Amino acid sequence: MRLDYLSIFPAYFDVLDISLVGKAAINGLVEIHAHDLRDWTHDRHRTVDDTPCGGGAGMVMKPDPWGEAFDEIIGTESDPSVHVIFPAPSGTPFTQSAAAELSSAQRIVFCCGRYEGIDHRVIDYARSMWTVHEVSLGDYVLNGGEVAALAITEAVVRLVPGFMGNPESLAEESFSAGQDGLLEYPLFTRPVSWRGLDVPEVLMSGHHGRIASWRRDESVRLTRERRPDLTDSDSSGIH
Ligand SMILES: CC(C)N1CCN(Cc2ccc(Cn3ccc4ccc(-c5n[nH]c(N)c5C#N)cc43)cc2)CC1
Repeated sequence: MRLDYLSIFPAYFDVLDISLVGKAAINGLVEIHAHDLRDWTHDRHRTVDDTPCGGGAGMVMKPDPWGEAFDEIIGTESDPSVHVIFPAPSGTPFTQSAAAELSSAQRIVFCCGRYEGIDHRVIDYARSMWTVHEVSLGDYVLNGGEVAALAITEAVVRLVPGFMGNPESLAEESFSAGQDGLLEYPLFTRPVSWRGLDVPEVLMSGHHGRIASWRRDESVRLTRERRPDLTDSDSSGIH
């Protein structure tokens, strides 16, 4: 899998060389390329923004640098196997299932906007050429697309076959997290007693049936408490 990042702050992606994604890069599972959008400007000030047509607050990212960057990084041929991701406040909420779908992609290009956003013709042009995803991390405001690109990268790459050392943990995680759409149960490890707080006895009982039952009850309790929206979904198993 090749991952490209287009941004006016390409240093945001240096962190990928440190994290687990860096190990995947070393193992050849993923290739990471970060690009400075200003490399495709031609004026002295390396301008990437301009005032919004129709008026309004803030600045909009000009289409020209994006188009020239696309030509050089992706090419001028249409190819639906190339996935181009535009993080945006107006995007579709990014989900685990979207991460799973993207984990089989061979090429993902992240377009990280700043200011008020990117001239919409850039997205329209990309849609005419590749498979475009306009996505949002959630209902809160970030200053640009870079943090979202990093979060999406981690969610996707950890699902790439061969990435996680222990695939069982993924299976368990996807199973329990996805199990009936419930939230994960609380986790404990040694020491059994810590600052007057003890691991729940059932987890030390060695009785697998009771442990499974306790974990499900905890998942149901937490889901009802924190995510009542999940309790009505058909997959939740709780109503
Ligand atoms: C009326 C007028 C004054 N309003 C002004 C604020 N507008 C919303 C607005 C707010 C911030 C930004 C900054 N920004 C630039 C590119 C970019 C990409 C992603 C995100 C982003 N934010 N939150 C997420 N979950 C995101 C994701 N994924 C934010 C981005 C861009 C746009 C709405 C219009």
